[in-house]
Amino acid sequence: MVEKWAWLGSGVASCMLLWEMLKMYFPHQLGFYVARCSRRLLSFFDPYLYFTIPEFAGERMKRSEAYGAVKAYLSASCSQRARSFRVEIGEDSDRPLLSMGGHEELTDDFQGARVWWSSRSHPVERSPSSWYQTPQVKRRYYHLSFHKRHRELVINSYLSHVLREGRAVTVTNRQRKLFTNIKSSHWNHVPFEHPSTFDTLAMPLAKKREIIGDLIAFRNGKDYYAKIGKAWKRGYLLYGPPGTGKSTMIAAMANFLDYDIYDLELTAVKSNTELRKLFIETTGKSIIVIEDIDCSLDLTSDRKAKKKKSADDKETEDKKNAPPPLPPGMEDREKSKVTLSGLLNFIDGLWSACGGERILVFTTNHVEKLDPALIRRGRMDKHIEMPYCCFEAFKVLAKNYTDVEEHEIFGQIKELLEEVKITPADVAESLMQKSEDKGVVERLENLVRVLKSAKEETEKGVANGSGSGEEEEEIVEDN
Ligand SMILES: Nc1ncnc2c1ncn2[C@@H]1O[C@H](COP(=O)(O)OP(=O)(O)OP(=O)(O)O)[C@@H](O)[C@H]1O
Ligand SMILES: [Mg+2]
Repeated sequence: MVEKWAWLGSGVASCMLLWEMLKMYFPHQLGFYVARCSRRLLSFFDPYLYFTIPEFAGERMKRSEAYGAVKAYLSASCSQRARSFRVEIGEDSDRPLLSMGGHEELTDDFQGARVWWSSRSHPVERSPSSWYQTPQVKRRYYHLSFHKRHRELVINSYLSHVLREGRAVTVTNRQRKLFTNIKSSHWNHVPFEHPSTFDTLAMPLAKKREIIGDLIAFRNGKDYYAKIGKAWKRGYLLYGPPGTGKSTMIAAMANFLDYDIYDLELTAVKSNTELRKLFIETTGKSIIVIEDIDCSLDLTSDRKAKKKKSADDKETEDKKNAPPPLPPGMEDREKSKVTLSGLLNFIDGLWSACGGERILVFTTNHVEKLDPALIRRGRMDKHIEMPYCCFEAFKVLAKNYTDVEEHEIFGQIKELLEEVKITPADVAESLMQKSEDKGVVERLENLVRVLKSAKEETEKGVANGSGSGEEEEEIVEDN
């Protein structure tokens, strides 16, 4: 018996000696080999798989988008199920963002599979060369565990589901922004807080429904656009007289789709290259707006010049070649070298496809002045005429401004609106409450007076032979 123990003792001692010698000659390979064997042994008994999603990733240790999406995804279910939370204020939102507390574990069920999420952190190793004492930094990460029989499901479906849902939550929670490029070659932004919606927008109901349907089809059309091989973007041209609600419609679109707005001031863009740069800086889920496109640049000049060359009449050609005088306040545009082809490229070129889910909106008061190439379908897919105020539109404004849906004066207003061209802006101004003592009836009567005087103006114009009925009426408001 004693002999056996002696043999065992010397055996163990020899093994240890061998181990130390091996460690001395193969310090790295041995540790790695042992770790691998122990992992294999563990995985043989442990049926679970583990994923980590670190907060910072990549060479430059950028904040990982996946981490943000997982955080948003879990914050949605956190508020229902977790018991301890971390509360943060989002970067660009006033809403508190809940995330799971340090020792919390959340279960999630997906297509019959159960997974577990937890938020963890590990200390970052201090650089040995650092001579001063830095505080211990911890890197956070999400830890996902699940049974290995769900491996395919988690990798192929569940993770994409989490990222998709998480991004959607981020979009809903964020404070939407209104960007502009004035006085800078970069976008600056302010919170977008315009209250206009399709409910408050005054226009014929059928037209409104058609536009809403079009926007919904666009928003849900990612797969469709991919199938037909078209970049996921859509162009709208809004045209009509001043005050018919073009800008109001853009705000309603942005509120409906939950998109940001990039209000592009073309006169502030110095070159086509800068225009492209600005485009690349825009994000998805946004509306890029160019207001009053006909005034922004002399976009038709290069095409017209080509046509003029072939004209026979030299005198007329000289006259046409003379640069048109710039409207007051627009002298700056001379500095801009954006050309029509630069703009066409911006709308339709290869770069325009990057990012996807963008709507482009041009507005103009003079659609006839625009180059056909600029507004052809494919660039400006949907042309929307913003009309003068009809009775249907008036009813929306009356409800907005006076809270009245039916009134005996409405009949008179309906008849007058059929004869007079008046913009929704002018109707809204007549209905607006400007002092406490003006009641609803007085405001409606005020509108009737305005409509009657507009009608008289039109009739006078027709009698003098100067009014074709197409000119804008000067509305003299009688308060
Ligand atoms: N269709 C409309 N529905 C609701 N409000 C409207 C409508 N049209 C005009 N308004 C009111 O009139 C004001 C001016 O409208 P808006 O700025 O949208 O006109 P616009 O067509 O963009 O004019 P412009 O061509 O001069 O830019 C808005 O603030 C809004 O209150
Ligand atoms: Mg406008």
